[in-house]
Order: sequence, then C-alpha cells, then structure tokens
Amino acid sequence: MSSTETEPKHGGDLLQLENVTMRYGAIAALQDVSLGVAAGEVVALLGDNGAGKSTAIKIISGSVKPTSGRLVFEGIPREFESPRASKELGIEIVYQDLSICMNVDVVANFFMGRELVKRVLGVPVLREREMQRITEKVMADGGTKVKSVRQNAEHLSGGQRQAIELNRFVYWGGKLVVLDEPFAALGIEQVRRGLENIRRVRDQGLAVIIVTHNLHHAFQIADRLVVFRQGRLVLDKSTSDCTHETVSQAITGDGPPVQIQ
Ligand SMILES: Nc1ncnc2c1ncn2[C@@H]1O[C@H](COP(=O)(O)OP(=O)(O)OP(=O)(O)O)[C@@H](O)[C@H]1O
Repeated sequence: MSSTETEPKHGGDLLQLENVTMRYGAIAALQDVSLGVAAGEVVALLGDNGAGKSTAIKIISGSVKPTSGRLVFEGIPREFESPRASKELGIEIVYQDLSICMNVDVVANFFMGRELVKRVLGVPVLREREMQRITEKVMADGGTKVKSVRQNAEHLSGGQRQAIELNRFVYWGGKLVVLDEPFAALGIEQVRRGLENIRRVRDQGLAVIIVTHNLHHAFQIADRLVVFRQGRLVLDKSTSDCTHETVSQAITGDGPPVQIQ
C-alpha cells in the first residue's frame, strides 16, 4: 500500500526534481522525490522536523548535490554545482533576513553584488543617483513604502526587509524564489503585507516555494501543498483539495492511510 497522495502532475514546467535521493551516510534525507514547480505558482513545502524540506531547497539552490536523480530547469537537465550557478539561472533562496545587509541602506542592498561585479569587470556602472532612482521606483511599483531608501536596513521592519528581497528578486529577473520560513519573525500586519508581496510576485509570473511549519499561512498563500515525511514526498495536491486535517495527518502519519492514486 502506498502512503503517497499525489494528483496528476501539476505544472512543473519551470523546475522539476526527478526521482531525487539524498543520502548522508546511513540517513536518507530524501528518498526518490519527484516534484514540479510551475511559473506563476506558489508551492508550500511542509513536514515535521527532519522531514527533508531543507535538503530539498539546498539541492535546488546548488548547496548540495543529490546522491541520485535529476534536476530539470526550464526544460534542460542541470548540474547545480553551486548557489551562484543556480542564482545565475534566476533561482534565489531567501533565508530569514540572511541576505539583507543591516549596516547599509536600501539602495546598497538592492544593488549589492551586482554593481560590484560590474565594477570589478570594468563594465560601466550606474551613478549613485540613478541607483537611488531605480530603487525608489521598484519599491514603489512593488507597493512598499519606506521613509527613505537611504535608511539603513536595520531601521526597517522584518516585513519591509522581506519586501526588499522580493522587489530586488523581481528587478534582477528572478524566476523562482524559495522563502524559508518567511513569516517566522513577523507580526500579524507584517504577515499580511508579506502575503501580499508573495501574491504580487506570483501574479507577475514568478514561481514561489515557501518552506513553513505554519499550516494556516500555507493555506492562505499556496496554490499547492507538498508534504514530506521521513524523506518521502507523501502529499502533493492543490490547496483547494486539501483540508487542515488531511494535511496534518500527512505530516504526522497519523490517521487512516491517505488514498492511493
Ligand atoms: N549535513 C547533514 N549530515 C547528516 N544528516 C543530515 C544533514 N543534513 C540533514 N541531515 C538529516 O537529513 C534529514 C532531513 O533533514 P532536513 O534538514 O532536510 O529536514 P527539515 O524538514 O528541513 O527539518 P526542519 O524543519 O527541522 O528544518 C534529517 O534526518 C537530518 O538529520
């Protein structure tokens, strides 16, 4: 009897993990996982501690290589040999606040790395005023208000910092963003704004993966819910076809076995 409940494969035209297994010695962090993500879709990855969620996003980001299986991005099998390689393809992993630099302003955060690389390569760089203008415009287009883009990021709220991440991602031509526990440190109003930010980038045709332990948030924002348990993918369904109960049962393995497809 199978304990996996999946629907006919969804989308998946942007990123596909095909039969991916990841072993750490005797531990199988992921076992034969196949998962697709389409452009314009929000997918929530759920599962108890140690279920394999972080391993999945590490593989997508190129931080670790799977023991076996294939990654296909935009229809082409890829070797994601490094986080930089996946970034160049338009894949961004956002760990809680980690990629925002607190002691510089919003403009610097917005252009961090990118303009610096150009400078090193000797490519003409944007003037400071032009960078400020672009930052202001992209933040305004993204519906994010900050008092001044010359403020240090440390003076911004968690929600505003998250908005910088997403706006920056859109501006630099990102295609798939992975948000690891995006609402963990946010208050109710900030979560509401965060959900709006995510809907906006999704509506712009980007793919979003959210890793979360919060079922309520997953139901609010995700088009699809994917549950891992002990390294296996045990549920992959449209959110509208799930209930809190069925998802909780898939996470814990309690209750009647899920339906075989
Ligand atoms: N570098 C590693 N070396 C050995 N075992 C690892 C390593 N990374 C992860 N594991 C193991 O792989 C399994 C899956 O871990 P993973 O971090 O992917 O789970 P998770 O679903 O993200 O959990 P959490 O919600 O607690 O972050 C766990 O049993 C974990 O102990």
